[in-house]
Amino acid sequence: MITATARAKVNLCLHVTGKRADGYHLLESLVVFAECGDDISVECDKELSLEISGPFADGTGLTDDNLVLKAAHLLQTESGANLGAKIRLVKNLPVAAGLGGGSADAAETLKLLNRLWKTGFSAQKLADMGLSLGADVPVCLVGRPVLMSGIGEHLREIPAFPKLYILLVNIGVTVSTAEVFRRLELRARGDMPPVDRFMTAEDVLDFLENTRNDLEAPARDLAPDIAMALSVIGAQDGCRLSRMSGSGATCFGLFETEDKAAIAASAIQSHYPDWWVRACPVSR
Ligand SMILES: C[C@](O)(CO)[C@H](O)COP(=O)(O)OP(=O)(O)OC[C@H]1O[C@@H](n2ccc(N)nc2=O)[C@H](O)[C@@H]1O
Ligand SMILES: Nc1ncnc2c1ncn2[C@@H]1O[C@H](COP(=O)(O)OP(=O)(O)OP(=O)(O)O)[C@@H](O)[C@H]1O
Repeated sequence: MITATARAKVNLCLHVTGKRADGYHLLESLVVFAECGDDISVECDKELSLEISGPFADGTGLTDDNLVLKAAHLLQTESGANLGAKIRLVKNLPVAAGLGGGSADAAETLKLLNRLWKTGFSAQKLADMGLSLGADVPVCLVGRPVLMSGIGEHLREIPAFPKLYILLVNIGVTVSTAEVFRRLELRARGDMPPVDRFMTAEDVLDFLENTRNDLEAPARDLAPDIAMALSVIGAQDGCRLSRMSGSGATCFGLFETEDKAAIAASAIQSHYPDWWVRACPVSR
């Protein structure tokens, strides 16, 4: 059996720069991953099967709509062999939450089955397959700090990244990515500043000061409580930035120390027991 964690994707900033003829939006985003996520395991079996457990298991189906099964079928088709596997998914991340949980699951499934089945696809081929499953799958295949552009197919890895801690807060409201993009008013809002080197936490925070998430306003129209989550996070001692991730509704806070992030997480969780709250390091 081989296992992996499909970690939560966080868009530290997200600028929408245009729209393609097919309706997909062009983006620029600094993407990182938090050290928490869904657990996936695969082992050889005659048939292909998926078992889902965990706190958010109900949000995803066992049908071909599940991105884990979609990824497995795609790998079967591309390899031309009807290979089997027993796949287990422990769904720890909220669904349709802006954390790319489904995309991270698909990415890890592609990598795990490529190893289990010895199909030998290159990283580029897996990224191409991933893009056909979802715009966030290629970045999730990388799993560390990346500058993403296009609709998610152009990726530039950030060679070094400082220690930072992230607080994730989900208010329990799901928003549809397609609906958030549909509500976005396309207009020039200013380019993302060039990325030089992120040697210190201050470098990252200075860069982020001149950035934004363009999907925050349309997501807030759909889920006004996002504003409350942002102000609660921003009020925590040591929080250097609070913002929404992806198409929402999960919001995050950035901290320089692990203890301040953990104290903020337990304070928020005790005030809002129904919210999903996690504090963890940013993957480097
Ligand atoms: C918002 C982000 O999470 C930022 O990382 C991604 O751009 C979304 O990635 P994703 O959830 O994998 O998105 P997909 O499943 O490919 O697309 C869902 C829907 O969102 C819209 N969509 C998505 C990505 C994009 N660049 N432009 C779009 O307009 C499209 O209507 C699409 O039908
Ligand atoms: N394994 C899976 N985990 C989560 N969602 C899945 C999965 N398979 C299919 N889905 C479907 O995909 C949709 C998007 O789920 P996901 O959790 O990836 O969204 P998201 O976090 O908003 O993504 P993004 O950050 O890319 O906008 C949901 O509507 C869900 O039903």
